[in-house]
Amino acid sequence: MQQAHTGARTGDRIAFDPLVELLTAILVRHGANRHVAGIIARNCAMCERDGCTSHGIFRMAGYVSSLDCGWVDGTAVPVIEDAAPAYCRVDAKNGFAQPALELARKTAVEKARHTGLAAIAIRGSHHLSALWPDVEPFAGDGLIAFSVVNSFRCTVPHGGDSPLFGTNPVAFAVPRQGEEPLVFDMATSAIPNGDVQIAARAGQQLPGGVAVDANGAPTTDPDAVLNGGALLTFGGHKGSALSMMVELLAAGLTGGHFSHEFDWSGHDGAQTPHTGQFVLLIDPQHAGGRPFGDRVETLIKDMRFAGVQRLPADRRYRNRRRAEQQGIHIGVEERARLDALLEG
Ligand SMILES: NC(=O)C1=CN([C@@H]2O[C@H](COP(=O)(O)OP(=O)(O)OC[C@H]3O[C@@H](n4cnc5c(N)ncnc54)[C@H](OP(=O)(O)O)[C@@H]3O)[C@@H](O)[C@H]2O)C=CC1
Ligand SMILES: O=C([O-])C1=[NH+]CCC1
Repeated sequence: MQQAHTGARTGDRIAFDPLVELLTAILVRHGANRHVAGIIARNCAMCERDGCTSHGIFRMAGYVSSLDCGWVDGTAVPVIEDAAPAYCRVDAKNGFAQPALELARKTAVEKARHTGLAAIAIRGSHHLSALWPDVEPFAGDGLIAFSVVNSFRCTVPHGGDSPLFGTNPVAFAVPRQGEEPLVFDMATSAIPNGDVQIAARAGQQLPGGVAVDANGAPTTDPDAVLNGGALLTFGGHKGSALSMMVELLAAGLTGGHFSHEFDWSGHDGAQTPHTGQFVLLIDPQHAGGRPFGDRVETLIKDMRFAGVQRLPADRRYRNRRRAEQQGIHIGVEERARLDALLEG
């Protein structure tokens, strides 16, 4: 990637590579090995660069806290099992999900090219980030990619009266002709838990209709959500059904924990959900009929004609281009928090 800034810090802006180095150093300082630290740091810097602030450097404290208390193993060596012609299982061994996915990447791409499909089922993993960094590179390699990950008990299933599901995002990426992949990535809760934490920190209220307090009454107070309250799913029963699907694929199928199954209450400092992740790859070269790439462009052209101005991921790509030219903005307080993590 071309970066305009090479110094560790230019005012309150930092170039991508020095940010990755800084985040890597923090994670190594807190017990991750260089390989794992490098993968998580890069992922985290990508989120910050693309303006996904709920899963960028804001999350470093959570990674560090989970490492410090031994909840997640920053030196775990994931193990891959070549289970079937189109199926890889990966045991993350209580480490982060991203190194486990990295381990399976080459095998899964080969399987998808050969058979048309490939599934990656990761269990025993911790995922604290956005999902688009996991799927976008596969689309960059010409594959359609779908992924789901479950998280921790904080969302009430539609029709229920207590939290059970995680915030459970779904991500989908499709290759484009001569353009960045078309990607969407969204929580199945009305808003992610990260947005609740950010609102609490900033002293802001939540939008109406997204959460309940500890008594099940609607609330816009982020502290009430974080202290015994819960989120709702987006779109009532529809988001709830998708969230259920995420639990079934990311945990039920992979062998990971459902969001309500792992108990971190007695584990002070644990902040990374210990669950599973599922990824499905499809090679459109096997589809036959009209070339898929042409069909993608036709649909996008028709959407534009229907008045659509913003496609999913447009905002991220715009932020990415800006960061490549100007560096990544880090506020003074955020920088101080990172420096404290590096020293502490
Ligand atoms: N690891 C975990 O367990 C969890 C992670 N998360 C992560 O949190 C992140 C944020 O989730 P969420 O708040 O639901 O995401 P948003 O609602 O902000 O965005 C969801 C998707 O819709 C796109 N989008 C947003 N607004 C528009 C619009 N007006 N027109 C067209 N497309 C639009 C976004 O593109 P763009 O990106 O360009 O804005 C994105 O692809 C995700 O990356 C998710 O993976 C969430 C829950 C749990
Ligand atoms: O924002 C969110 O909901 C989460 N991010 C990582 C785990 C849950």
